[in-house]
Amino acid sequence: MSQLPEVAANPYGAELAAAKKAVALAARLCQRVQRGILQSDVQSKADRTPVTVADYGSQVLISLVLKKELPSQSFSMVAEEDSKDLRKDDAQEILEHITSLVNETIVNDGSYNMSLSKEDVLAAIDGGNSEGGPSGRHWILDPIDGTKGFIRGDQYAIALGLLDEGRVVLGVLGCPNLPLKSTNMHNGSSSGDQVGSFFFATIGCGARVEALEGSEPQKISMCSIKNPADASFFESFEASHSKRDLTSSIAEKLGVQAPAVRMDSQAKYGALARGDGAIYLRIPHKGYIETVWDNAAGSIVVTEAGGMVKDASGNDLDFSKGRYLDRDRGIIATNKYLMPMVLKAVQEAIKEEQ
Ligand SMILES: Nc1ncnc2c1ncn2[C@@H]1O[C@H](COP(=O)(O)O)[C@@H](OP(=O)(O)O)[C@H]1O
Ligand SMILES: [Mg+2]
Ligand SMILES: [Mg+2]
Ligand SMILES: [Mg+2]
Repeated sequence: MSQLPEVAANPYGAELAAAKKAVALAARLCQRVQRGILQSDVQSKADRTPVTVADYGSQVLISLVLKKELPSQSFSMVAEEDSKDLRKDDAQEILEHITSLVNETIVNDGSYNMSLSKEDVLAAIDGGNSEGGPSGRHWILDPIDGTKGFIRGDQYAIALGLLDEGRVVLGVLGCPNLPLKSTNMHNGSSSGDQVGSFFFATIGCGARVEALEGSEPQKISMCSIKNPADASFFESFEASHSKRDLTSSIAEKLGVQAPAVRMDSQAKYGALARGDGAIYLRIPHKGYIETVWDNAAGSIVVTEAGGMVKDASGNDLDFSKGRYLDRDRGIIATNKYLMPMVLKAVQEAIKEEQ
């Protein structure tokens, strides 16, 4: 991996290199499985097995690569998946499948000379069972974020963050289906039609994007729109993940003209960070509590690109409380000019709803 001056001088440079390597390898496994799903007939598309295999496989590879690349560091990871279901008698075929997929991905990559047993796979998955918290270092992993998008053949992300003494200090987002070229000319990128965006950020060092297949990293920044009428906003593709009556009333209050851009996964945070849109509204239905792995990597990519990420009350997100975020009333990401207006509109809309 090329040592850019900013990476060499980066206090989390070694962790960043390891995290990028881990996410890139997991992305290869996910891409292979997604191609298989899309080629299969309709009947097996409705079967959840392929996505399950990819979720677990991605988590195994990431936990493995981080341990291999950072052998002297103690390892703690808060990850979405656990091995409980895979330990059941009727899951042995799936476990076999995951094990061969992981081993084939390792062989094709060629960086490591090893072969995992089914027990190794289960142990690697359970490497993600940490509770996180305010002290020490914890990796935060969503091995496939946007599972529903993954099945549809749409956007998904492999999202890896690092928490250090309660703060997110690093984030890597692999977005295999997100075009590298910004859909907005704000950042003036001209990378042709290449698909696969790889976002990464470390605290105090800015946010960057490169091609998932490898290219010169480019620094990214949020759009600098000051008038909400010129803004466009992102929200979940899945209606069940977002209160659309609330987001449309917020957009109306702000005078937003453009229709909502609906996209699965933390690819939204990446797209926002490079200026593809101006606002991301994540307002779940009442009672839903956000997990840390759905937001950690994405939020540092946005803040390092000069953006802000707040909850509906205007507080910073607190990733130090364990596996869940402490809030249940929404997440707002936008630039510093728009944040006060967006927060005001969000709070008014929530109040009117009650
Ligand atoms: N009812 C709900 N409300 C809000 N988010 C939900 C939800 N059900 C699931 N999610 C989360 O939303 C994530 C996807 O976000 P998005 O809507 O931005 O694509 C899912 O991640 P996974 O796909 O990793 O399970 C899941 O954790
Ligand atoms: Mg997720
Ligand atoms: Mg997931
Ligand atoms: Mg999930």
